[in-house]
Amino acid sequence: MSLAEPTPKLAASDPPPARMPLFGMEKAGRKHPFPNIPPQAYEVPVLKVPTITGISYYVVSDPAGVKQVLLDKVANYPKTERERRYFSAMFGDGLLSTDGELWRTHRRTMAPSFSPPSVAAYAPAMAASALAFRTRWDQQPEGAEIEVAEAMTDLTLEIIARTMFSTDGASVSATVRHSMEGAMAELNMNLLDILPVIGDVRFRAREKRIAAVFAEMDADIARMIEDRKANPTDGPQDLLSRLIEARDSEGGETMSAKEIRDQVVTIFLAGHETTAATMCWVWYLLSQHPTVAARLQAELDTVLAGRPPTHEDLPGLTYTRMVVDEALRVYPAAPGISTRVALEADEICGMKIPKGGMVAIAPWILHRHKLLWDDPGRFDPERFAKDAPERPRFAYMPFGGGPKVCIGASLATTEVMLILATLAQRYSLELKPGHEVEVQQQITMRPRGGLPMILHRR
Ligand code: HEM
Repeated sequence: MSLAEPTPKLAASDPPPARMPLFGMEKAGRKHPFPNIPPQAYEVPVLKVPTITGISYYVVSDPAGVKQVLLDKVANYPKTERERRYFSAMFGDGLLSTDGELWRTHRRTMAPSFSPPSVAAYAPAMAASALAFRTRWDQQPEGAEIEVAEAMTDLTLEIIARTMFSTDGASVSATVRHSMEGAMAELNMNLLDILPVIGDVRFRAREKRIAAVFAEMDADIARMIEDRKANPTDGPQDLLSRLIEARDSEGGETMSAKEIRDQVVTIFLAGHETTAATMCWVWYLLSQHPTVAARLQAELDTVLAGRPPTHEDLPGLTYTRMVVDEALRVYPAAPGISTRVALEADEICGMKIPKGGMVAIAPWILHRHKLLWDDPGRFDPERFAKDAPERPRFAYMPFGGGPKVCIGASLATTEVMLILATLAQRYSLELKPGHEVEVQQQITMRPRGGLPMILHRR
C-alpha cells in the first residue's frame, strides 16, 4: 500500500528558496535545519558552497562520495578543529569530540556496553520504564493535553540513567536537563562567530559559561563515580563500571576521573536527547498520517494481544519498525553529522576538493535528495518494507557511517521500538489543534518550543 497522505506543513521536498535573504535565516530555520545550504544541494551529488570567509565547503550527497569520506578515506577526513572545539566545550574528550588513538582506545573500551547481547540485557529495564511511564498517562483524563517533548525527554533520560549507569533517572534528570539546555543555548552561533579573532574571543567566553552551566552536573557525576568505586556492583557490568575498570592495553593505566566524566556526559547527553527527539517526530508523523497510525496499532494488537511488549516481540513488529525507519528518514534527530576537513587534496564524484577543504554530510539532505528518493517529502513506511527496492547503503544514514557511526544505534532503535509499542498500544496522540510544528536545530533537531498533543485512549 502506498500512502498518498503528504507530510504537511514541514514539506520535506521543500528546500529553502533559491535566494536566501541574510536576515531571513532565523525564519527559514524554522522550516529547515540548514537554511544556509542552497536548494541545489538536494539535486546534485556534490555542491560547492562559497562562504563570506572566502573558504568554500562541499556538501556531499552521493552515496559513493559519502562512503569515500566516512569510510574508504576516513583518515583523510578528520572532524574540523572548529567542530571538535564546539563539542569539547560540552563533552571534553568524549567520543564525539575526539579522533585518532585516544578515540580508538575509548571506543574499544565502551563498545561491549553497546553490543547486541548488552542491548538485549537492557531491554527489560527499558520496557519497565516505558510501562511505568504509561501508568502516568493512565491517570490522565481522556483528551488531556500532554507536553510530549518534555515527557519523552523524561522517559529517555530515565532509561539512559538506568541502563548505562544503573542509577535512578529522577535524581539526575533536573541537573542533566538544566546543563543540556544551557549548553545548547550557548552553542547557537551567528555570523560573528566565524570571524577570525572576534569569533575566538566569543568562543572562549562561551566555554567559560558552559563550564559554569555544567558545574552542578559535573559534581553529581563525580559523586556517582566515587560511589561506584567505593561500592563496586556484583551484577552484570554497566557502562560506568566498564569505564572505571578499563585499562589501556599497553601501560595498563586506568582512565582518569576527567576521562570518565567526559564519556559519562557524552552518553548522558547523546543518549537521551536524540531518542527523545525521534519519539517526538514519530508521534507528530503518526498524528498527521492516520492510515499509518491505524496500521501500526493493528499490528500491535495482533502481535502483542494486549500484553506489554518485550525485546523478543520486536522482530515480529515489522510495520512498527518500518514506521520508525521512515520517521528517522524524514526527521533524522541528528540532521547533520559533523563537518570533516580534507587533509590532502582529493576528488569526490568529479569535484576537486582542495587540501583544507571542508566537507559537509547531512542525513537531512541525503534523506530528501531528489536523485535518491522518489517523492522524498512523502512519509511512506513502505520504503522500508522487506520487498522494497534496494537503495545504496550510504543513502540512508540516520546514525552516520564508517568507524564513527553512532555507538548507540542498536540501543536507540530498541528503545524507540519499545517505547512506541508500549504507548501506542493503548494511546494515540493528536496534535493540539492550532499548533504549528516548526523545527529547531541545536545539534539535534526537535520541534521548536515543544510538542503539545492531546491524549486519546484507544
Ligand atoms: C535515534 C537516536 C540517535 C540518533 C539519530 C543518533 C545519531 C548519531 C549520529 C548521526 C552520529 C554520528 C555523528 C558524526 O559522525 O559526527 C552519532 C554518534 C554518536 N552517538 Fe548517536 N544517535 C542516537 C542515539 C544514541 C544513543 C542512544 C547513544 C548512547 C547511549 C548515542 C551515542 C553516540 C555517541 C557516543 C556517538 C559518537 C560515536 C563516535 O564518534 O565514536 N547515540 N549518533
